[in-house]
Amino acid sequence: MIADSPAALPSQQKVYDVVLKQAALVEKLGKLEKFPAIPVTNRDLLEEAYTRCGEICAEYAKTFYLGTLLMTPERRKAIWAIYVWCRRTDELVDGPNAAHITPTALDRWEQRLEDLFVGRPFDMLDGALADTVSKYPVDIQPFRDMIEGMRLDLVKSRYKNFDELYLYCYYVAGTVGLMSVPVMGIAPESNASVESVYNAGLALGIANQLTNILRDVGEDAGRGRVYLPQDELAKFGLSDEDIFAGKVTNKWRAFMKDQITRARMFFKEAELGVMELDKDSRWPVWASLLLYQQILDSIEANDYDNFKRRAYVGKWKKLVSLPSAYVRAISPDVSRLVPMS
Ligand SMILES: CC(C)=CCC/C(C)=C/CC/C(C)=C/CC/C(C)=C/[C@@H]1[C@@H](COP(=O)(O)OP(=O)(O)O)[C@]1(C)CC/C=C(\C)CC/C=C(\C)CCC=C(C)C
Ligand SMILES: Nc1ncnc2c1ncn2[C@@H]1O[C@H](COP(=O)(O)OP(=O)(O)OP(=O)(O)O)[C@@H](O)[C@H]1O
Ligand SMILES: [Mn+2]
Repeated sequence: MIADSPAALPSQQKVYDVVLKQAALVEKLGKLEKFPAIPVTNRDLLEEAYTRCGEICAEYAKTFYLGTLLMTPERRKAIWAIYVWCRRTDELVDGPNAAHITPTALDRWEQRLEDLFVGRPFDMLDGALADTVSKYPVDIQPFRDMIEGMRLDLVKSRYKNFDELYLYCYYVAGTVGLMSVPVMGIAPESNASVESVYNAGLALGIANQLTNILRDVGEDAGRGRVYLPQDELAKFGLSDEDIFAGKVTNKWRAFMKDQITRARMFFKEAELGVMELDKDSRWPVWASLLLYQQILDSIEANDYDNFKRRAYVGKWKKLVSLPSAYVRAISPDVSRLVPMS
């Protein structure tokens, strides 16, 4: 669905406003340095910080890490720094200390974010991100919005409808798309509008998060959380009780088919943007898209049992996806986004 069409959900319109702002900013700033974030004397420390970011990424998410190895060295470091900030933000509400996290702690985390964006990082990992945001036209808003998503997660464990869920997905994952596009870069020869490329990045984040939610239904229920839209469950004659009971029934299969179809629509929307990215960034993004999309296939292969079985993509399948992503990244005949009118 086109985000600014009259049929769009209120959340989609709200998020599209952020997309427009990001696009306008990139057009204005280009690749100009915003401020010298890190004094040159600290170069060694900075390199050490980036290396540490890479190690953390490798430790937490092998597949992401694999994707980053396909990037140019400079972009790889930037994505590692962004990854680590996102991971640390997520850990505040999902990690071992999550029970002690208060809104005040999130406010403090946000203050640290504001500081690093003006070149005053709190620690070395913040320092890596401070350097990254001084080199690429990355805006602070998606970072603030991700923290907002964590605030929401502290107080909300049910979603009335897709509109509510969409906003949550934007906060925790669509934002990652908006943070990544300025690092990946848009191809100089692209005719697509900047906002359409941001929109595709946003769609990839939403698609990943919807997939993540569908994969983790059982795990989330174990924590008392149901991310699935309540009105859609009801439409299929299902409720929270069915989720806590964890039985795969025909009603559940029909519901899941619908949910998977929607997640695939967001992946399709994202695909349109990949060819508009800088040519060196297409392979890692295609690889990432193909790998994550296969989780949906794996849920189907598990006969929709996402209560007790964790859908995953095996090592062999992951490796096979890399050449196929490469072929797509270099083939020019993939449908492209329409240029700005
Ligand atoms: C190339 C590439 C994939 C770059 C992005 C790398 C990056 C900065 C990742 C950060 C991920 C992160 C830690 C986010 C925090 C919030 C969160 C946990 C979101 C979910 C990720 C998966 O985490 P996990 O399964 O570990 O979650 P739990 O264990 O359940 O807590 C998400 C599903 C979101 C991931 C979203 C993306 C990777 C967005 C990708 C979009 C782009 C790279 C834009 C590409 C551009 C175009 C034009 C298509
Ligand atoms: N290529 C990718 N594209 C998008 N998201 C990804 C990708 N790879 C991993 N992720 C996200 O990062 C999360 C962290 O990865 P996770 O630790 O769960 O598994 P992994 O390390 O990628 O895989 P494995 O340990 O099975 O090799 C994944 O659950 C997924 O949400
Ligand atoms: Mn994980």
